[in-house]
Amino acid sequence: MINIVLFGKPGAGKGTQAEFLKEKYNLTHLSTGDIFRFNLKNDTELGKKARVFMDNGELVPCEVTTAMLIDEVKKHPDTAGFLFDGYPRTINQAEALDKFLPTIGSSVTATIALEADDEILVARLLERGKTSGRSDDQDEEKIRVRYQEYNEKTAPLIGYYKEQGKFHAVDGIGTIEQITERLTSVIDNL
Ligand SMILES: Nc1ncnc2c1ncn2[C@@H]1O[C@H](COP(=O)(O)OP(=O)(O)O)[C@@H](O)[C@H]1O
Repeated sequence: MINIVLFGKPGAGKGTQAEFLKEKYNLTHLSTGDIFRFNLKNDTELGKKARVFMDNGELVPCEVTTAMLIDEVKKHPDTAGFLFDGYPRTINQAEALDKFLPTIGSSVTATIALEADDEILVARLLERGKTSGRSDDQDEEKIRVRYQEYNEKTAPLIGYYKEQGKFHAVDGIGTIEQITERLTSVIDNL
């Protein structure tokens, strides 16, 4: 089983690249953002728990997110592997994943970060907000909160995975195809 964690700031292109990678490597794509948005739209119990945090650009509490993620993983017992997109986003979540995966005989294979400058990313998000209908992409204030959340809570994961020798970074600026190429060359060399 191969488990890839796609890592990057909001707007870095994780979702776009995940679409290509899941096909190429036959992986199950789990985007916590997409799962939350689905639950919000359908006004489920989970959606109700997540809404205020998401609306403010804050992270949803770890216990809620981790329980959801584990449920999703368990729905795919026969998969060739997972492409985690948007999870883990905190050290607590990374530890939870490192505890859970061995219970299904697996582990994180590698973490790959898509890197880009904040200025470019904020511009991308605002552009996406015009068409995606995502309210968290339309408001510069909310975007700023998401970056603050990233810097405080998610950035420490870089050190966490480096210590495990599992951290890889690719330049996230270029055409979609160029970036896919960079990611596949990392994965093919794992
Ligand atoms: N692993 C997570 N832990 C906590 N909250 C999460 C997680 N993944 C997604 N969320 C919530 O969903 C929102 C949107 O997620 P996502 O689409 O991945 O955002 P972005 O485009 O900002 O990377 C986040 O701002 C956060 O509120």
